[in-house]
Amino acid sequence: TTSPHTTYMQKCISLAEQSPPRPTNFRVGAILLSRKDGDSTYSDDRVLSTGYTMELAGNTHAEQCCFANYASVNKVAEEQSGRKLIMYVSMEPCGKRLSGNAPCVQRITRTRDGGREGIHKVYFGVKEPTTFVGESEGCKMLSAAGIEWEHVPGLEKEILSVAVAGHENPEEEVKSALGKMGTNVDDI
Ligand SMILES: Nc1nc(=O)c(N)c(NC[C@H](O)[C@H](O)[C@H](O)COP(=O)(O)O)[nH]1
Ligand SMILES: [Zn+2]
Repeated sequence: TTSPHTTYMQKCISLAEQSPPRPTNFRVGAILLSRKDGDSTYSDDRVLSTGYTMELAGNTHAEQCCFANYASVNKVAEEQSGRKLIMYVSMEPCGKRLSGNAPCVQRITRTRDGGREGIHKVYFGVKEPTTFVGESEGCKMLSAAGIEWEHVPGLEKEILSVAVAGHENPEEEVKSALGKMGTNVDDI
């Protein structure tokens, strides 16, 4: 049986496949859910919203759309007591965007504004490749903000292939990104 994390990551890939291929970003999918404390089988998970790159108008990221889709139905991503807000995203949240728009790590940490608990943990399937911003800082920035994160292994090739579909040399880019991860996969 595949782990629940892998199942959510596969759903993120399906979301990412709906994103219009562009040479200027990655196609990514994200899921926001509420998880009951201590529910080890995650059987009581409640999916609050989903999002994918460019789903909403403008140069939008998957995580950004996830929050916007949730906020359009609810005030803020509020967690009920005894539950935690969790985000699954196929790629490490961005710490920097070439466009200069607010990076998703900032959007994730801002869910804690006003003393709210906000996002408790982020699961992602692959480290951001160096294509646009060089060595990614997303994980470090999440840790610095006290937000837990975890790499869900096993779907890197699928995630990267979808992510770079609109790029110049997608196969090359996937190969080189996998190669880089191969060397330091344990300290992703
Ligand atoms: N986690 C994540 N979710 C996304 O939906 C997405 N598109 C990226 N992509 C990261 C990449 O670093 C930026 O796409 C480039 O830096 C260009 O920046 P813009 O997207 O134009 O703001 N990363
Ligand atoms: Zn982003």
